Amino acid sequence: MTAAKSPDALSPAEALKREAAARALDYVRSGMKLGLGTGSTAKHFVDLLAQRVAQGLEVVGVPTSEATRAQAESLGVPLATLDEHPVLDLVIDGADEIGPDFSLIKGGGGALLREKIVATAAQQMIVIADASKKVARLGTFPLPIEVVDFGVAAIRRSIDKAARAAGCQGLLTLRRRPDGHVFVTDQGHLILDAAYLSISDPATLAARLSEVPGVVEHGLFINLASRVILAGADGVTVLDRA
Ligand SMILES: O=C(CO)[C@H](O)[C@H](O)COP(=O)(O)O
Repeated sequence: MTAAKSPDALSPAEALKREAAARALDYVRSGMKLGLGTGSTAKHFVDLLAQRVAQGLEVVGVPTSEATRAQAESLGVPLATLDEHPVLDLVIDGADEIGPDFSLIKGGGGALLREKIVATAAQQMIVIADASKKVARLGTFPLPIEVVDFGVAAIRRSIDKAARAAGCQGLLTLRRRPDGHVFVTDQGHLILDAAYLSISDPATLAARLSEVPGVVEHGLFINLASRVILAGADGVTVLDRA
């Protein structure tokens, strides 16, 4: 097991993520069943949570990815499956973009399907992020769309049509790993990253994409997050959805 980097050794960007993650611990109580998000910000949270667990905090975590499972396990955080605990008290997760009304783009790390299932099972979702993730309009970050690996060319065409009906147009890129191999999700699916640039009506786009056969899930999280913790140069801000 690798020792966690001391916060002093973190880059400024990582230090902000860690600050947001640390504030999220204020909302964790002993006895909670906790969804554990995926990504570099959620990783800080799991790291800090493990320190509290070592000091006696009693929680059970449900990870949203194999990566988070491996990290939490290695740090001694007690884990369970969503089948064992289908209702969670809280999920803490990162996001790629946070728009108005806390609509989110998620899935940059490829865990959007499990993340959305876990967020839907949780009574509350808290998003942790550095302040740069807050945007006036979603879409600069390419929207991850998880698809089955059958008929991808046809699925692409259907996605284009559905997106146009929601006022969006943009290139779909099949996600690859840094070594060039096609990226495969924990559930064995592919990801198309949609460069829509500007999503004027996230709820409509979400509904249209969900209707496309072959689309397993998309990274638009609507009405799921109720609190956002942002860390920026001016400190940490906690925002609650109206
Ligand atoms: O949705 C996610 C993974 O599927 C992440 O939460 C999102 O990509 C943000 O990651 P990071 O904290 O590394 O910026």
